[in-house]
Amino acid sequence: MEAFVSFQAIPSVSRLPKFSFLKSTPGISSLSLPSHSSSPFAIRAQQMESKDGSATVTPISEDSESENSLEIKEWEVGMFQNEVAASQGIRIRRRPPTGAPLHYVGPFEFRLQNEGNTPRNILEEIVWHKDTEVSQLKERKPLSALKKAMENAPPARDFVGALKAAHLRTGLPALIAEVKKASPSRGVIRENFDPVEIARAYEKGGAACLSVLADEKYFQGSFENIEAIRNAGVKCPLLCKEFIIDAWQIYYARTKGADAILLIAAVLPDLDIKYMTKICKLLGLAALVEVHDEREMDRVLGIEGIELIGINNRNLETFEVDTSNTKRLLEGKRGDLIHERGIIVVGESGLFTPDDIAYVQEAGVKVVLVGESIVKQEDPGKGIAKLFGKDISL
Ligand SMILES: O=C(O)c1ccccc1NCC(=O)[C@H](O)[C@H](O)COP(=O)(O)O
Repeated sequence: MEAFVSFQAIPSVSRLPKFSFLKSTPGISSLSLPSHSSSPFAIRAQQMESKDGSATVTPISEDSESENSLEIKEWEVGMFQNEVAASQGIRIRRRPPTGAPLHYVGPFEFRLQNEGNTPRNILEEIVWHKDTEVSQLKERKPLSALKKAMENAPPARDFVGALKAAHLRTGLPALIAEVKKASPSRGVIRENFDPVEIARAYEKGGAACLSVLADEKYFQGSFENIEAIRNAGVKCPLLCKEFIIDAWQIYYARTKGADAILLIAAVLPDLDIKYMTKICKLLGLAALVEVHDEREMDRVLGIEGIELIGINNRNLETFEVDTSNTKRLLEGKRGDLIHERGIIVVGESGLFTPDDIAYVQEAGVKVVLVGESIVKQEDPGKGIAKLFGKDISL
């Protein structure tokens, strides 16, 4: 199967310079710019500011000219990504708003958009870190290498099918049990952390699918944990719980044996979600698209072909958990639309008791994603029975 897609669509912002490929656009690994770009921002000279504030313009060589244009184009693309995202109500910026490169001679307004380099919240910090991490990983393992590795990956399993079957079997929300060692809000949740042992206990306890944290820095997870669980013969399909900002990560997840990935609407503009869900379809992966509020829910409902929507009760900016978020987002027309389209809703975060499960089920969820309350039990399998108030493995 030819699983690689080339990215065609670029957000149509009137001021967007016309590039052949954009390096920072999802899935694009090479930047190809005409050497004498007709872009309105084409740079023909290096502009430096002298001590007295006057500008000096020095001619630059062909080589440094193309290096400079590359740096400037990347910066411009970053600015436009933030601009497109902001126009959709996305507050998370993809990377720090560094000032324009010194030699930038583009519109003045862009040079003014530097708000400082401090992330505004934990999600933004994670995303900025991820941006650097993924760029480095991509250099070590380009897409062509992932394509080869994918040939040896175990086949993708039916994540959505497993959830539907479990819900039908028990009449309760199907469980995606999270293999989670630590989190920014809780610190270390489980000291003696053996991902395979936990995965086996979850499977035995009746979980339909597992969610495995891949992020190392903030959650002490890893892609290797996904691989180890898959290779250990655990049958529950696996969600790669990662902060995806680049299509490269989806291919990487597949090479490690993932069956599903997470797309966070608070981070990804609509076009990225559309593009990434298409890639998932090609690779046989399910996409769980996560929302936190009405605005994100409406954006996601505006995208065709979404099968799984996760409502996160945790505000990823403040860490506050409120299960009534699930209820609020499923009320009225939104709930009707979701029902008509047969979209499966996953209630996520902050679920600790049978009452919590009953509350979100009543609100309309058919699946729950649970980490802390079960992973911290000595036997996480028994933790599942405690959470549901009964043994759901039977
Ligand atoms: O859990 C966090 O502290 C966190 C912080 C920032 C971004 C994401 C975060 N968690 C991811 C999740 O959504 C949860 O791991 C998942 O829903 C399970 O939640 P819980 O049952 O409350 O452990």
